[in-house]
Formats: sequence, C-alpha cells, structure tokens
Amino acid sequence: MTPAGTVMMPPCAPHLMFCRGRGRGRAHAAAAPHTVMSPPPCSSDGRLKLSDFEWVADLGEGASGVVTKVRLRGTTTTLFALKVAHYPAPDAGKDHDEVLRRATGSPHLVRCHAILRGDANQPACLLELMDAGSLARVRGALPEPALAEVATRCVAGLAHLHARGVAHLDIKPDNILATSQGDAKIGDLSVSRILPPPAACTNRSRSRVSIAVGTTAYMSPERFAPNAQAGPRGACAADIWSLGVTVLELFLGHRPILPAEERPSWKMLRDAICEGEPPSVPENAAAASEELRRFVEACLHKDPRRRATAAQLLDHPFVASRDLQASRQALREIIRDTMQA
Ligand SMILES: Nc1ncnc2c1ncn2[C@@H]1O[C@H](COP(=O)(O)OP(=O)(O)OP(=O)(O)O)[C@@H](O)[C@H]1O
Repeated sequence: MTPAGTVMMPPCAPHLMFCRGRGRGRAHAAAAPHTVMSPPPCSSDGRLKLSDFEWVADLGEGASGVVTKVRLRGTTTTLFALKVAHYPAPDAGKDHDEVLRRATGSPHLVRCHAILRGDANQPACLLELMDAGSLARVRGALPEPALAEVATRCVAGLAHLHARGVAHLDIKPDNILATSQGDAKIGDLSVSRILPPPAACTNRSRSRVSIAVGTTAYMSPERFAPNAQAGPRGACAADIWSLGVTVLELFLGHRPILPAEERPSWKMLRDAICEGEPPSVPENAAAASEELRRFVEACLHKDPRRRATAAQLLDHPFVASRDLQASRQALREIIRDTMQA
C-alpha cells in the first residue's frame, strides 16, 4: 500500500516497459497508442490519485460501477479503463483487493494495475483498456475456430483463478472483453469470492461461500437454492456451468436457455434451468463439431460434481486440439468486423 492508500498490483508482463521515474509523462515516450503499462506510471509526487487521470470517453455502466476511458494527465498515449464503484464496500473491500491481487499474472484476465479510492472511499480500479469492448457486441454466431480460441482463453483464465482460490461467479459474454489486437480476456471480478483452501474445509460454516450472486441466465441450478452456498469445489463448478452457457450462446448467436425473443423473468429462468434438461448444442446444428458438443456437455451437468474442472478442460480436445493459427486468425477477424460494424 502506498501512503495515498493506492494498492499497486505486481507486474505480470515483464516485456512491457515500466515507469520508473516520478515525473508525469515520463512513462513511456515510445509507447504505441493504447499501450498499457504495468505497473501504472507514477504521478508527480509518486502517489497515484484519481485526479492524475483525465476523462477521454465513457465506456459503460453496470450494476457495480461506472467505467470510463482515461488518460494519465500530461500523456497522449497512456490509456486505461477506470472502473469506479457506485458505493464504498467496507466489508467486501479487503476481499476485493485480494481477489484482484490473486488475479494478476494471467494474460487471460483483464489486468488491474492499481486500486485507487474515490471521493466516498469507493474502490476505483485502474484497468487494462480492452478497446474492442465485450464479446456480447458480436452480432450472430461465432465461427467455431474463433469460439475455440475464446473458450481456451476463458478456461485458462478460470484455471488461474481457481488454482489461486478465487471463484469468478459472473462468467458471461458481457464479461469477456476484447482488444483491437485480437485478444480476449475475462474481466469484471466485482462479485468474485475468495475461497477457503480445500484443506481448511473441515468446519462446514467456515468453508462455504455464497454463490447466490451473478447474472441469472448464466447461473447453475444449485445457485437458485435459498441462500445458496458452496465449498471451493462447488463454487468453481458454478463458474464451469456459466462458461458452458457462454460458449453455447456465442455458438448459437442467442441465449440458449429460453426462446431468443423472450425477456425472461427470474422465475422463468429458474424454472427452465432447475427443472429443464441442461442446454446443449442442438442436434440439427450441422456446423457443430463433436469436440464442441462434448465440451459444452462437460460443462453443463446439472450435478456440479460431474462437471469438468477448468484444469481438465485445458486438456479437452475442443481446446487442446484446435488449430492454433486458424483459431487466432478467426478471432482477430471477428473482433475487427465487430469493431467496424
Ligand atoms: N477494461 C475495460 N476496458 C474497456 N471496457 C470495459 C472494461 N471494463 C469494463 N468495460 C465496459 O464497461 C461497461 C461496464 O462494465 P462492467 O460490466 O464491468 O460493470 P459492472 O458494474 O460490473 O456490470 P454488471 O452489471 O454486468 O456487473 C461494460 O460495457 C464493459 O464492456
């Protein structure tokens, strides 16, 4: 923690050039546009504050905060996304900082460079700018090679989080963010939970976390139980269901749970998810490979104990046997087309 209360995240990308100086604008004279530094450049007094950044554009607003594109004052190329929470989170605040700390080090998770504090002491995360927005913007179905690439990155991002005792709990297309360079990463750790270590799970009450958070359409059946809680394995399995729904949605080009044209209520979703068959790739989807069908099936077991883990999915043929070059190229093209649309 710096004297100003700024939490700085450790670097995860040593190939990026870091700011070592204290002066504004000394960060990265040769940086390309949208280059993100890690850790962020220092302000004039060596303590990073919200007032060191100037507004460039609005990026969006969600339930937990407002996100803007910002620039470090005095620079032209140092752009970030700044997510300022709507409210201070006195209890969850420490946990949230710890979630972000544990998330560093994976190229498949949107990087948080620092946590600043807003006027009302609400957390403000200085994030890597994902300049192509979220995959929810993609119109229509994703071609399978691009989907395999997205799935791979999400599985790798989740494997990183789960191995470090964090459940994301809000995996959905809106929270997979892309860059114009053709990258896609998991973002939005605002409802993520720190999990107790499996070895400490002898005392039931202390070994469970609430999983009744997140976005209803992507929630697994067990999350609809009153005060739904899970141990570390169950909380990670909840993420895997959400991943399966996300992959299926990106494949179909619409939400898979209820007819696309409906705007379902919470109860309709609960009934469909808890009482219906798990969603799957339709039999008549001729374009779907066997690998994709099996991947979705491995994620979407109603019994969380039967779902694959993120570590197992890393070896799944849909991920491990994809054509690397073709899938990366396909993802780049989809992102480019979406940005131009
Ligand atoms: N790092 C980023 N770079 C670019 N855009 C971003 C970034 N992070 C978030 N956004 C955009 O800002 C908007 C709101 O972000 P986000 O979904 O994280 O907020 P939220 O309050 O957590 O939303 P939700 O209600 O879904 O939980 C979204 O449109 C998202 O795509």
